[in-house]
Amino acid sequence: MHVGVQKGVSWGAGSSPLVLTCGCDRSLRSAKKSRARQDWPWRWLKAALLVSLVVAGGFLSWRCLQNEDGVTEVLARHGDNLRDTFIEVPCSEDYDSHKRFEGCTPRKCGRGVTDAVITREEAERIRRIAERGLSLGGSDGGASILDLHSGALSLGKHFVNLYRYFGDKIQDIFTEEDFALYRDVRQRIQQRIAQAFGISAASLYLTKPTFFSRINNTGAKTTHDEYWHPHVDKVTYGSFDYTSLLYLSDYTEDFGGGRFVFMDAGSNKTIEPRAGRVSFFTSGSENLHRVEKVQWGTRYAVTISFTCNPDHGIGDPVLK
Ligand SMILES: O=C(O)CCC(=O)C(=O)O
Ligand SMILES: [Fe+2]
Repeated sequence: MHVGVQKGVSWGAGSSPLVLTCGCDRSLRSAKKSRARQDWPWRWLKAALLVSLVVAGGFLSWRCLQNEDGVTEVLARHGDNLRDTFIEVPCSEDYDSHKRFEGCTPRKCGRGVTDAVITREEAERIRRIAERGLSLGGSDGGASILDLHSGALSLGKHFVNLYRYFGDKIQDIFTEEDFALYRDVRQRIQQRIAQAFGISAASLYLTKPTFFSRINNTGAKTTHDEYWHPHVDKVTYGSFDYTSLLYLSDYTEDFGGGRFVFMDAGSNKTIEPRAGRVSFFTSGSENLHRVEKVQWGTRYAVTISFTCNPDHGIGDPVLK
């Protein structure tokens, strides 16, 4: 009895009262059984929890392996109206292999997004210029460009020179007002970039290419249509030190897919295009990026970039 009581007590607060009143072995066995009966829901719950954890862990690892993107963070949502979002990132060494222009060549690197520099109305006017120009040509694949400076226009599987192709007729397509609007927008973006990076706007020069892009979900026909590859603008375009993109249409309203993605080690940061939104960043490999494939609709944007090297500068596009 005594032993039984002690054994019973040693099982703790949940011990059966039966055990406390009986010291024989049979009572002990029955008490153990009773105890086991009481415990089984908890054991099952623990087992189920363990299995769920293993399954969830396995699923997450599988997702990470499957999805090279890993974690994704949204820097700018389509519905946001952002004033001055700026994130500093350490500069890559890319700038060391080029001639340095102190007070301009990036020492502070990063990325910014603003919806406060260009209005949605201005973006709409610029989109109409892009639509007009691009309607004269167009790639057979999903990505068409119109370079305002050189006049290069996608046509089928190649490019034509819009200014040469249309000669004087170009005056019926574009107006002085269109070019004045481009110049005004370019100036304001240039000032915003200079302010964000703590440099003088006068040390920046517009550089080529500066182009409208129109993307839809038609399959690529040539490598020129493959806009989705990860790249570094300084490598792709050489002269770029500061890249800016002005979006002319709205993610989820005008098109699906087509988000801009900064590809950082271990995580991605996306920018959802919105008409009038300016995204700007230093052009080195600290800002490796890509554009998601457009799933539906048409995405319009204009690339306006700057160099610190006056030799690589160009004048604003003019009506030829
Ligand atoms: O259109 C975009 O969002 C980005 C395009 C781009 O990365 C480029 O033109 O280099
Ligand atoms: Fe790019």
